[in-house]
Amino acid sequence: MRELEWGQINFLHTTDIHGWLGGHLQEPQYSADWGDYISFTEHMRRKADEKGVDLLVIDTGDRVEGNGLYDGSDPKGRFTYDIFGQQSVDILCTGNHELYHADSVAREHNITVPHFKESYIASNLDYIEPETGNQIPQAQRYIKFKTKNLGYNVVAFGFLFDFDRNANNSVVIPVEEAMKQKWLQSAIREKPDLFVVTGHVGLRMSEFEKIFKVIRDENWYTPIVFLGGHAHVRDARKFDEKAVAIASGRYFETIGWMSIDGVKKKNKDTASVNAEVTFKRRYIDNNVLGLQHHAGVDEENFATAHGRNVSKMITEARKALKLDNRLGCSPKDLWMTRAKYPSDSSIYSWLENEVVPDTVVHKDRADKPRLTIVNTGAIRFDIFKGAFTTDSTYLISPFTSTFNYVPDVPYDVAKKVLRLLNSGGPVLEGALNPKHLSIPEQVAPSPFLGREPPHAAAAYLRPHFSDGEGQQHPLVEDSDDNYEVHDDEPQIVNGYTTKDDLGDDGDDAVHSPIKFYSVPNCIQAQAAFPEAAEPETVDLVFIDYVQPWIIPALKFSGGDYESDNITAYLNVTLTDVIASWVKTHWKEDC
Ligand SMILES: Nc1ccn([C@@H]2O[C@H](COP(=O)(O)O)[C@@H](O)[C@H]2O)c(=O)n1
Repeated sequence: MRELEWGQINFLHTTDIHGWLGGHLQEPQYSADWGDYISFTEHMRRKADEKGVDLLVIDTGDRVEGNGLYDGSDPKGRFTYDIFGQQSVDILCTGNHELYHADSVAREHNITVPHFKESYIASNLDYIEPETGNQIPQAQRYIKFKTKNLGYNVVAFGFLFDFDRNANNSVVIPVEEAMKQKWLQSAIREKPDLFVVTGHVGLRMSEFEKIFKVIRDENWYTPIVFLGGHAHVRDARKFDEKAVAIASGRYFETIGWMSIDGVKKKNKDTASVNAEVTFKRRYIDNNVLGLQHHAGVDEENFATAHGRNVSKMITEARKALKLDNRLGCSPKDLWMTRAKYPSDSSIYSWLENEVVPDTVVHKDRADKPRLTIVNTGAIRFDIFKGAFTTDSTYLISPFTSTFNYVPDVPYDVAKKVLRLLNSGGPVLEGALNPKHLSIPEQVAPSPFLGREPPHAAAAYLRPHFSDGEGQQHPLVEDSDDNYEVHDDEPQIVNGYTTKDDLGDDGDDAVHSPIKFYSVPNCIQAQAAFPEAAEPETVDLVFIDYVQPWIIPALKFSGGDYESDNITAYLNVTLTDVIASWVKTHWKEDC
């Protein structure tokens, strides 16, 4: 176990929780719940006080969509806002998932923002008030505060990347535009001891670079800590010797730890000095044993009264939502990126060959040949062998997108669409770059993605993949094939083996690496095709998230279509489709 290294100012960071406040019920190494995290932070705050240093608890958005605890209630989040709100959070901001739907934008405005009045920041996000139509900041643009124990002056921001699929009761101000606004120009001249830039922004996206440059131009020596997210990865990026960013994974698998030392207090009368600053980071696997270890508390004394109460709230909510209701039993594991696509172990091959052809069918057009396109980003999690529950349907695909289509498209035209969506090219650029249809890890990838280091101990229990002829390649290299497993050495479980700008020692637990295979932007299911020859025309069906790409792709493929040619095909979600398929095909007991 690698220890947490404390500094003068320390951060605990969550991001992209996507409703997983109940932890991972099928993966013990990520099984701590939000109540356990509350107990942990209580111990860590006490530790900080004992050491005379500071601790800040941060969340950088995408708290919603992706787990039955949020998506399984009506209205969505009936239990999760209250559960999340039990944590004392020092700085939080909004993610893109809070903004896809007008009702979740409003819930954020009416529940989370007032609950975290002092700590919620919306540096580039506005809300449109329904009563007046007025455009107002979703929350304060930035905050200034003095840290509790060491009395450092901090200026903190909370940004969202330049997201453009937000509901129309919200306005995302592009980061470049926000940089020119008066409030920001005065905030960067506040001369704090430390800037904290939180943001729902991937570390390898351009937004943090822009913010870094603007702050740094005005503050040559002031340390800047960035806490980001969105890409669902563990990562750290160094902007310069005094500016480092951390991203803390996804789905409450990871609690990020960042500490900073060497922060100098500014004296109003003297210019700031060029002192050495050090940053340390750790990615904590979110399980109770690890949390007890880092908090230095034994099992008996770990759960605090508040933490225990929140765990109880979660259990009761899951029960009320009947999330453990079994729909069927999966006969095997199906992977998003741990298996090649196409292959028998790929969740995408399963969807393409079995689920979609069978279930995405309009009863009046069932005999028409059809191609059905689904973006790979619509799938959010793996399926594990065993019980498949109501909760599983939301873990795999929580979105409310339904299916639309263009009828009777010449097959010669329709068959080119998938290739375009998967290869991009000059027709599909900028906001229409089809990489945005893919999984978060691939949109603005870390240069280290899939190049996690083969740790000395990492060869044990290595997942085995056969070397087929598919076009996918593992992104984790096999560099220690001759490693022998010895009986007397500890067993290491599969998990993150992160490499980032600060090195390869970020994970708190040493794991055996998991292979990562890249996936295409979209997959396509084919159904009702004639046996003898190619069809003349097909229905081009697609999940509606892909709609902005369909007409441009059809045009480039030689089809003269406009948006008017698109109509509703089936008013069901991928969640519904998967649930109904599982109920009829996975009936065996487990
Ligand atoms: N209705 C939706 C919303 C999003 N997606 C996919 O998710 C990706 C974004 O995920 P983050 O968690 O990183 O925000 C996006 O690129 C889409 O691929 C979707 O399919 N449907």
